[in-house]
Parts: sequence; C-alpha cells; structure tokens
Amino acid sequence: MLQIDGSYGEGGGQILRTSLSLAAITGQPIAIANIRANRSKPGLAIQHLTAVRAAAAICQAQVKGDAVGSMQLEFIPTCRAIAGSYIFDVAQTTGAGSAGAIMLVLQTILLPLALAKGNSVVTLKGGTHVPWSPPATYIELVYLPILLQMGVQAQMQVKSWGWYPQGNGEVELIISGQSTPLKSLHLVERGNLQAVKGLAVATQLPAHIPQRMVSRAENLLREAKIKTDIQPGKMRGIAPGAGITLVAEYEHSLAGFSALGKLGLAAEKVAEMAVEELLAFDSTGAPVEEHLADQLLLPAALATAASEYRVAEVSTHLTTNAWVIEQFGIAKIAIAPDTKIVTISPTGIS
Ligand SMILES: Nc1ncnc2c1ncn2[C@@H]1O[C@H](COP(=O)(O)OP(=O)(O)OP(=O)(O)O)[C@@H](O)[C@H]1O
Repeated sequence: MLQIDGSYGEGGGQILRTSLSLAAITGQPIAIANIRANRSKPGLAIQHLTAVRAAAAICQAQVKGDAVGSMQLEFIPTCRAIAGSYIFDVAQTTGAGSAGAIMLVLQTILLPLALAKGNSVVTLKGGTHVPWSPPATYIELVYLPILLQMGVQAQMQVKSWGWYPQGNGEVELIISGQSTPLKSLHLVERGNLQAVKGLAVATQLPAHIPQRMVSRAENLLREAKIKTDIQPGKMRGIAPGAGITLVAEYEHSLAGFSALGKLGLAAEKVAEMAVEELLAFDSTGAPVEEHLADQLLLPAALATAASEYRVAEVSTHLTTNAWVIEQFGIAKIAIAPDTKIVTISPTGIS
C-alpha cells in the first residue's frame, strides 16, 4: 500500500484529491495520513469526503476512515475506474445542504473516467461557485478547453448555480471515455492577447447586477486597449448570488480570473477584482496562470510524451501536487526556478 503524507508542503485537500484520482486510474491501494494537517480545521471536510465517496464509487474501492474530520484514510480500489452514470451530491454526504465545492469533486473523477472505456454521465450537486476552488465557469471556459487539446473529451453544463453558504447547485458532466493515453501539452509561449471573453452572472438578483459587472469590466479592459466580449446572464439558483469569470484568450493559451459577489460589495468592485488579477497576470508574460498551473500537472503526467509549460507563479500548490504525483512513480516533474518552466516527463502506468 502506498503511504502518502497529507501534511507535506501545502498540506491541503489537493494531496487527497490527486491521490484518489491516481488510485482510481492505476488501481494502486493508498493510505493517506495527516489529511489537511496544515488547515485550521484539519481532516476531511464535506467536499473532501464527497470526493472520497465519488472516487470509491468509480473504482469500487474499499475505504476505511471516510468520516468528517478524519485525518487518516485507507483506499483500496478493486478495479480501475469504470465508465457509467453517477450522481454525487454533497448534501447526501452531510445529510443536509452544503456548498461543498463540487468542481473539486469533478476534478477528482474526471481523468479516471476519461481514461476508462465507454462514456460517463455524471451529475454533481453542491457548490458550483465557492471561494478557494475553481468556479464552474472557469472549469467550462478554461480547464476543459485546455484538456480538450490533450484529448480529454468532456462537456459540462451548469444547470443551477450554487453559492456559499446554501450550495445546492447542479452540473451535468458528459465524458467520452477513450482508454487511450493523453496528448502532451506545450505552453511555453502564449502569443498575443486576442480578446478577453467572459460571463457575469446573478441568481435571484436584479438584471442590472450582471450588467454592471460587464460594463465595469469592459470599460477597464478597453482602457487597457483589450478587445472584450463579456456576456451578462441571469441564471437559476436557490439563493441570491453573483460572480464573474474573465478568460484571457492568447494565441496559444487561456487564462481565467474569477471574483464572487457578496452582500455589501458593489457589482463594479467584483468586476474590478477580476480585471485586476487578469491585468497583473498579463504583465507577467507567462502563458499559464497560478491555478491552472497546479491543475495541469495530473493530465500532463498521464500523457504519452513529455509536456512543458511556463507559469506566472510557482505556488506551493504546484510544488506539492508535483510531489504527490511523483509518489505514484508515473512521472518525473521538474520546475525551473529561473524560467518557471514546468517539465513533466511521464514514465507510464504499469
Ligand atoms: N479562483 C480560482 N480559479 C481556479 N482555480 C482555483 C481558484 N481558487 C482555487 N483554485 C484551485 O482550487 C484548488 C484548491 O486546492 P486546495 O489544496 O487548497 O484544496 P481544498 O480542498 O480547497 O482544501 P483546503 O481547505 O485544504 O485548502 C487548487 O487546484 C487551486 O488551484
């Protein structure tokens, strides 16, 4: 059984999720200790427990330690991931509604199911746009399009938006499984910034809220001489909420920046937060932003050939995720401190 130390580096939930994905892909039994040891409330939170249950369902794993607050987990797959129809609902994990981040659950099972034979339809219920996780719009407009370049065929539709704290959002994910390895990724040069696209959304709030986010973002970006195409939308959701995701479309790359509204925060301010992040990233010249940087390691480690990409920032999420992947012996990962080029050399899955 492979032993993983959950307190390594960042010591957060990603160590668990990447380990679960790799266990479901390789069939490798794992034992994780010190889960989320570096967080103020360590151990499995609802989102993480839902990810454990989801990963266990797709590879029919035997699991010990799957309880809220648990800092130890044993996860023994009885097979590699199997395509099928699945429903994962954070409310079923808790017995009550929750805004547990379902995009992190999605990322746990996506690659195992994409590499399985046959198609999968997955419904996920919970928080779709919640802090400290990729918003569903980011997954749809940035993460999945980049994965498509690597050969991962998956479409996602947000049926209902789930914000913190009520959650109760819903997405449907359709994955065309292929049982073939992925193509490598080369994002060292990004080319010119062609346009900034995006989506500003509100649920159960007046239509002027998304419109004001769009106007403010477009004005700021036009001042910076950037072409824009940002759409406002009034969407379905059980509670009031608002947010914006902007996508910088470079010739060879995509980068996403999101901000969430909250009571007392002007719609214009939400737009400004996302634009500020985008402009700061643009000035780095890098093709890959901080969040995508850690999220691309796993698909790159599963590719047929070496991948390389240049990142704006070397985060502890990036270095920690690289360490987790190396524990499974499926890739060697190097991060050059001067050029910030990440090189992933897959060694194959036995
Ligand atoms: N605004 C964002 N856009 C895209 N991705 C994001 C954004 N914010 C966070 N992420 C991604 O969400 C993931 C969060 O990982 P992290 O280890 O912090 O896990 P966590 O399960 O949320 O738990 P923890 O509570 O332990 O921090 C990372 O992959 C990070 O890049």
